[in-house]
Amino acid sequence: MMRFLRMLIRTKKIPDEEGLKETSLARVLGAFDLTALGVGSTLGAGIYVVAGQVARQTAGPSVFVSFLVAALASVLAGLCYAEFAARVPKAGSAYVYSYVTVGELMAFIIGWNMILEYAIGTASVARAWSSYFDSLVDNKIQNFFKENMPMALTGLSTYPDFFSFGITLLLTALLAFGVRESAKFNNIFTAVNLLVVLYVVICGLFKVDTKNWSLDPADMPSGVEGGNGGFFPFGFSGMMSGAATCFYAFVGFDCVATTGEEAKNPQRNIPLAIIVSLIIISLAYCSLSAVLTLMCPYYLLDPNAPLPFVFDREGWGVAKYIISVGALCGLSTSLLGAMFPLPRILYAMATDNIIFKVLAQINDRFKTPLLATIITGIFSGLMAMMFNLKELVDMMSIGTLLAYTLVAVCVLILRYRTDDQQPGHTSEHQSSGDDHILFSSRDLFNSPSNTPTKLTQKIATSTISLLCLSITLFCCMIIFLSGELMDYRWWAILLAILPGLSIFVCLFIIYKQPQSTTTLSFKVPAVPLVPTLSVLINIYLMLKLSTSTWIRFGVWMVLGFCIYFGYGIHHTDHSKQHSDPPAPPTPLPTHSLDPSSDSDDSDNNFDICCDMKEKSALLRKKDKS
Ligand SMILES: NC(=[NH2+])NCCC[C@H](N)C(=O)O
Repeated sequence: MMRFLRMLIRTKKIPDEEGLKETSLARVLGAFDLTALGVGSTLGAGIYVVAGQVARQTAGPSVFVSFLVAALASVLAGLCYAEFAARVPKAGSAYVYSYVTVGELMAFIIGWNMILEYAIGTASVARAWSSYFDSLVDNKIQNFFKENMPMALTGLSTYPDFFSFGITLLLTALLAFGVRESAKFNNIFTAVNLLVVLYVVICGLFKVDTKNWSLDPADMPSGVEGGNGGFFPFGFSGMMSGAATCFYAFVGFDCVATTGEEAKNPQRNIPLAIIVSLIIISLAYCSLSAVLTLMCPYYLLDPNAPLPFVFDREGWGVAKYIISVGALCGLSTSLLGAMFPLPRILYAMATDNIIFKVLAQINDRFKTPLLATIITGIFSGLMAMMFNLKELVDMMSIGTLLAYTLVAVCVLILRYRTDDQQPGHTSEHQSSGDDHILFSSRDLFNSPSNTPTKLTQKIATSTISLLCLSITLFCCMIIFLSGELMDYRWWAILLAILPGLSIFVCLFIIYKQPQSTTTLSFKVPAVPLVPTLSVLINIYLMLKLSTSTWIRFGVWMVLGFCIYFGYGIHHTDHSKQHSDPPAPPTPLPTHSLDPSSDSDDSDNNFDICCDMKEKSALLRKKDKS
């Protein structure tokens, strides 16, 4: 049993400080490129489709607040991601960082949910691309399929969207054939996207009507969703459910954290780019959602293409085409921001043998993980074809929220770990202090040392586990007992108070433990409060998602654990000390559609796929030595 448990927490070795700086990739991405990467991979369906859908169906005008809540969750997650990236500035992702720092099972869960994030992210944006394009041709595509191939299965789309399936396969082919990537392409499309968002907000301000934020129920048509009117027509609960869906709109900035081997001065530029891009994204979403719901009553919005609709309604036909250019640019960079990391995450996990090794095969001719690319492309395409956008959005949000929660937990664990167990630690110095398992209540609040010892590490790790359990119970109480709490049922209030008190006690115990003195280019401020708030808001948002989303997520996790406990745990070989984690080539947000583009232009072009082959060769050589 102990051997089994040790297998779950075994970590991957990383090089010493010098090794962390080695890379076969070109460090050419500055803070501006990284920020454009974060914005380009994030501003897409959230702007052009999700904002209108959430306003129409879930939150009404309070979608503005839903985006603020989602922005808070994303900023907290972004800060934790930035510290994670600063700890292991190698190309990779939260999967690599957690494998190096916390252990194999946590790494598998994070990696498995990142596969879900990128696969469903691809499917959702492809679906949004399809429905947006269809809205420009008067929905002829969906009307044809609804008429000739209707689908009436619960939880599935009302028609098979072959157009989104085709878009996904087309981009999969480009990806499989080793399309090269250029930062220029992304920067141009992102600039166009941001200019269109600015155009919508500024022009829209001339057409706002504040009455749309305080609608009188008597003036609303009968039977309309959220008939209570006002700013919260679906109530506080509806606004928070909207926040869980709006969280999807902020997903994408995390790809900045995977550029550890291509960023100039990564330990400064990556955290900076994550924070700046999140500020830009939050301003875009909040201002656009405010203008959208002020220009038009929420119940009239077109859920598939809300922005052209509201300008058409004002008689501004030309705006429809300007917005469409921005939409197709934004959806394209977002789609590619989701597609490029997908085979690379699979490649990284397969190289570690944590999933089937065959997925790590690099095609000699195209120098890409061809099989992984094709499998993930077909899976994403089928998801785009069979599910409607709302289902896909919620499915991606739940997986990403869990991944971000685990990142925040990893940051907490590492902050209170002894210095000799920090990633990249090379000195022979062993931490002092007893490593006896049991500790007294006095130990909890009075640590004699001002640096972590094995005892304080054990106290912190145990308390962090109890903290996560308390947060989960507290969120369940306030969400599922909210009716009884409003009626002031004493037993409900007591049940909600106990976990809440436990959270504060755990926080205080963790706060009293000494923190690691390892220097990092970026550290999350106000630890343990900030990571704890990130865990709290992420778990709350997860629990606000629908039952059907949880069922689908449960099926996904069961499949994942079958693969890990049936294959991965028996095949990950840790006898060999990896001198360099087989980090997957960093997924740049952009790609020139011209595969013949000059890969020698080291300023902006990379043939990332070639680096996989070089990296594999490098690893084999290092293993031999
Ligand atoms: N990296 C990803 N999974 N990208 C897809 C997320 C969707 C993106 N936030 C958008 O609004 O279009």
